[in-house]
Amino acid sequence: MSFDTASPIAITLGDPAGIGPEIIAKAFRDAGVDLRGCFVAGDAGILRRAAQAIAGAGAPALPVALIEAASDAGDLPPGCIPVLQVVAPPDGAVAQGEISAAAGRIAGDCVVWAARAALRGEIAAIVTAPLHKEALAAAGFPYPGHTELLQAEAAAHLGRPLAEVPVRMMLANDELRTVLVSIHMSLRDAIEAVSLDGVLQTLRIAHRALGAVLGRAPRIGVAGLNPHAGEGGLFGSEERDIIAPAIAAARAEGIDADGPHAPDTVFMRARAKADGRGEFDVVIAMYHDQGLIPVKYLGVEKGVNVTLGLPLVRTSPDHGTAFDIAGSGRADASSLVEAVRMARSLVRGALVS
Ligand SMILES: NC(=O)C1=CN([C@@H]2O[C@H](COP(=O)(O)OP(=O)(O)OC[C@H]3O[C@@H](n4cnc5c(N)ncnc54)[C@H](O)[C@@H]3O)[C@@H](O)[C@H]2O)C=CC1
Ligand SMILES: NCC(=O)COP(=O)(O)O
Repeated sequence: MSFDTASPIAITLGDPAGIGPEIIAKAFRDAGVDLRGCFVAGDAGILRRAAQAIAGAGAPALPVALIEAASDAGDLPPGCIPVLQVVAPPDGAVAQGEISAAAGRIAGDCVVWAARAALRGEIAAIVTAPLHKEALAAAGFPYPGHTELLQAEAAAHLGRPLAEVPVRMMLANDELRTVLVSIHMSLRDAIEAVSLDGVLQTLRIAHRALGAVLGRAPRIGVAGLNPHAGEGGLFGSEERDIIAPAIAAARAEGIDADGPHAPDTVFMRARAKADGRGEFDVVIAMYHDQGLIPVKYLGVEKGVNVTLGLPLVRTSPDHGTAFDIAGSGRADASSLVEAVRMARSLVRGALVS
């Protein structure tokens, strides 16, 4: 595998109370070839603890190698965890499996550091280990998740209002992709957020981003909001009044959008079959759980979260902080490794807006 050592990839630490540091240590230990040229934007002490957790008490653990600059990441041989210390070391050990403002602060600060480094062009991409949204909020970050924080950093960097840097969440695995109209909000608010502009903007972002990846116009299936996509108006009017007009407007722009389709069947139609591709390259979901449940259900170890619309590449595993198993060394690092692979291929395909 070839990679550009002058363009390292930063893996942000995630919430130190969760499984983020452990899956990072495991990925460096078990997928060293995939991880070459990557480094951790985080804290060396937390990574040492994670490396010990996966090795087991008293067993030799993968060493942590402190680097002084992102550009040093490519010089290190496999068999260690390169860490750039981008936050002040915590005063004491961070308790695992607990929400805390201190842990949220560390997690958020690592992401801010990485976002700014990527926007300055010092790193090729960001792969974010999971953070806990309540901890992030407790630390005073005014963003519900990475996606919104990165959007704000990008807008500030570009000197533009947030509305001029629209972003969308995509979750993808080998069989299915979905892009969401809205992300982190209550279901009640998400229903209100289904607007003609919001659906059309989602279609444009998905068309542009996936077109760059696939090298052709993606076939986009659009889910309805209501059961059976409204069943001809019997179960709701959003399909007729909002979603269908947005699809028509997108088609007039040359976007291959189709729908609105019944939400309970559109994902199975889009899913790649054993003998070839599915009916759609991507499904536009009207809200977070409509899109994420089908993708996550195919396996937490396979999905990758990609933020579309940013002027930088950001990927992430599809799972969260898993406080219930943090510190046990049991967490599966596959989704993180997939996120690194996906970031690398997006860097090659220049999937940035
Ligand atoms: N990219 C990110 O930063 C993400 C953050 N989150 C946040 O994580 C926190 C916890 O979310 P939950 O809903 O509990 O979901 P979760 O994904 O953390 O955990 C759900 C279940 O899956 C298991 N699990 C998750 N990842 C695993 C792995 N790598 N290996 C083995 N088992 C694994 C957990 O043990 C748990 O039983 C929330 O604050 C949520 O917002 C959730 C998704 C993504
Ligand atoms: N369910 C995915 C999720 O909540 C991740 O959000 P983000 O931190 O990537 O914005």
